[in-house]
Amino acid sequence: MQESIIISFQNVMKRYDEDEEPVLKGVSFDIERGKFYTLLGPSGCGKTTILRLIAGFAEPTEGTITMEGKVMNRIPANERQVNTVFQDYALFPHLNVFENVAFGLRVKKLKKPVIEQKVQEALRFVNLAGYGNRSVSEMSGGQRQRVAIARAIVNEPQVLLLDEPLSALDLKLRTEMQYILREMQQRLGITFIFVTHDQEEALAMSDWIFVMNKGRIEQSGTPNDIYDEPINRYVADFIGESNIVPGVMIEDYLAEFNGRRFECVDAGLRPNEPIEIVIRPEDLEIVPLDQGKLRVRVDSQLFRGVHYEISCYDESGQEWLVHSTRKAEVGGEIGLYFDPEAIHVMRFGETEEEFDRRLEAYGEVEAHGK
Ligand SMILES: Nc1ncnc2c1ncn2[C@@H]1O[C@H](COP(=O)(O)OP(=O)(O)OP(=O)(O)O)[C@@H](O)[C@H]1O
Repeated sequence: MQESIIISFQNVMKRYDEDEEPVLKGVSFDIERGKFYTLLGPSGCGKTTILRLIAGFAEPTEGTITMEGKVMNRIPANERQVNTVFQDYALFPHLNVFENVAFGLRVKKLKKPVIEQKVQEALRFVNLAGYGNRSVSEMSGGQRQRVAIARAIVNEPQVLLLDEPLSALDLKLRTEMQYILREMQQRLGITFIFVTHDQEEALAMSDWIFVMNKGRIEQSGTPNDIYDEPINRYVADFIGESNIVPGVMIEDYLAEFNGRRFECVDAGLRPNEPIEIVIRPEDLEIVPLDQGKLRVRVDSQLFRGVHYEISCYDESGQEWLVHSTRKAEVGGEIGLYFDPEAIHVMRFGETEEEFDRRLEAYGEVEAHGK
């Protein structure tokens, strides 16, 4: 076992109800110490179930969960070095801020001065020094969430699980809390496993993202990997907006779509293989008609503050979404230019394992100079 791995799932299956489909269908991953992980996916894909299995609130039906190399499948929650922060804060409304944070320490029967010192330290950490005597009912949503975080970190867990902790906050506060959480994780150096269905939040905060779909991990990687190299349409669609166009591989570095050939950099696909091409809206540049790789007619345009969101159609009826700081004329024709590097090619319906194998095999071919 690698020293740095703190949690490992091996082929974990979870079924709540015997006659229903499993909620997790064979999930495997490793969690390293001190990093910020995010489980990202739509409602019902099994994110919270993974947290419950880590916390010990549920047991796997099949497979193995290990923590620091020790099998944890049947170990109760109170024997795990894990704490959870929930979406609804789950604070005690009749206790003040100090007592909410002190709760776990009192259960552990620590001495009074130790509790006092640890609680004050945790409150300072979340920027709530001096708020100990406040009633939690007087606090704002963001402050309550910080109390909930202080209550979790005061126990000095090795792993902090955060189940959609920001979803009850308004947009501005949410963004502020994203910075605070990220910074807090880096200062504490403990492992965070964060659950969200918001892809922007996941991209902004994480070292590593697991994109989930119906009880499976569809793709895992750094935010850059997942944004720039989605392995299939599901991930590309879920992570930001994309233009996804069917096509066919002609040869290395050359793909065909909409009846035309375009240079691309993705490799390891064979000639004639059916592919899907992903071009992000911000990678399409508006240029004069004669300089464009595509010729499109502008259908609609929305001003989004930092850019215009422009919807266009080419002569084949394919829609192209463009994010541009330049304004276009609705109804007019424009050229669209993109770099070969901006085209990402996916094999139709490929799984993550197949994708990894393909790239590995391609790397070997390159290394042997063939
Ligand atoms: N205790 C339970 N008993 C039976 N079914 C459950 C239980 N908990 C969750 N489920 C079901 O398991 C599936 C996955 O739920 P889970 O909460 O893990 O998903 P999620 O991705 O976290 O979704 P959400 O964002 O809506 O919480 C859902 O269909 C849910 O109804």
